[in-house]
Amino acid sequence: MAFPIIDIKHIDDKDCQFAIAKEITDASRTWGFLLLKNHPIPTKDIGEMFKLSRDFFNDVPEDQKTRWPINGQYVGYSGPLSDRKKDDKASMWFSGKPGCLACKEGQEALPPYWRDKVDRIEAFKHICHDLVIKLLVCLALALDLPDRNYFAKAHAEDGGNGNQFRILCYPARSREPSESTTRMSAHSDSGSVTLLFQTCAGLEIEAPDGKGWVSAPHLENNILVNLGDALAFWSGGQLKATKHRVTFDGVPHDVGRMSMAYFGAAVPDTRLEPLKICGTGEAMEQYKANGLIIPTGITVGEYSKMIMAGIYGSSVEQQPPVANTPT
Ligand SMILES: O=C(O)CCC(=O)C(=O)O
Ligand SMILES: [Fe+2]
Repeated sequence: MAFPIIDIKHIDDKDCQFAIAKEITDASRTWGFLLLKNHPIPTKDIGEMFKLSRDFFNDVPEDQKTRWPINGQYVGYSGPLSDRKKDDKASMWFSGKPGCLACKEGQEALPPYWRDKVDRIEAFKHICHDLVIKLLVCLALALDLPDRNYFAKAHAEDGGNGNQFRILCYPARSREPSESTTRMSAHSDSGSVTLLFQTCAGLEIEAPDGKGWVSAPHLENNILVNLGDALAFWSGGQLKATKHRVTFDGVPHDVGRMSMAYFGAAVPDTRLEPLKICGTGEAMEQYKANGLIIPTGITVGEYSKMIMAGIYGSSVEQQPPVANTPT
């Protein structure tokens, strides 16, 4: 089964939408991953975000990053070997609803480098959100839900602070890593739809038959998309949240890599119940993701908190939103 590469140039054209929706949904059922070709996010904007990201990770001294650690609103920095105490990568999180990075608390939670750049981040998050909505409409359409906007309506951009944007840097190392570390531990994403932008290949995903790992292809200017646990559970398991990881075999220790992820999630108070129309009912009672059983009725916000606590420890919740006084 070939890795799905889907051309969405005509996604807004009424005559083509259903065929595209079906391709996206078929790929979401089998692989849980797909590559989007001819998508609406300008190459220039992606390049600009990567440039800001590269300058931050390469040029800002580590102590000008670690003083603004990821907080309970999921804004801030997470340095090498912080995630699950074993992932050798650094990342910067920009979560929250539109406008929240420009407000006082948002500004104070960010390393100074980012404070005059929040408009660009907000603008990028916004175009990512638009694309996530288009994909959610396609999924509802091809799953034959009575309302094609059913998922989209639950993902209002300003409906809560669930949407997260994260930039990542896997640094090149001069020495062999220790056995106990990896680049990014195997996981599935917690939300609905993730858009992944990458400078090079290196992501490994669980094969559709569950037997082993395959390398996700990297095609210049294409976006890799994957689905999260919340949507997989909600769809009664029809859509798949596939595990993925980055290893030192895929990205050798002396090679650097950068990526960016936009995690589209439903409004945090959305209650997750498998849709009856999507079938499978009882099978979902033991739906397990990232080592946790997802109980019916849990909210998207509660589930996301559980996952973030698994990565960062519950102390992140206690981090005051204002981690530092501005310098
Ligand atoms: O770096 C990548 O390509 C993947 C990032 C990822 O899976 C995540 O941030 O959840
Ligand atoms: Fe992920």
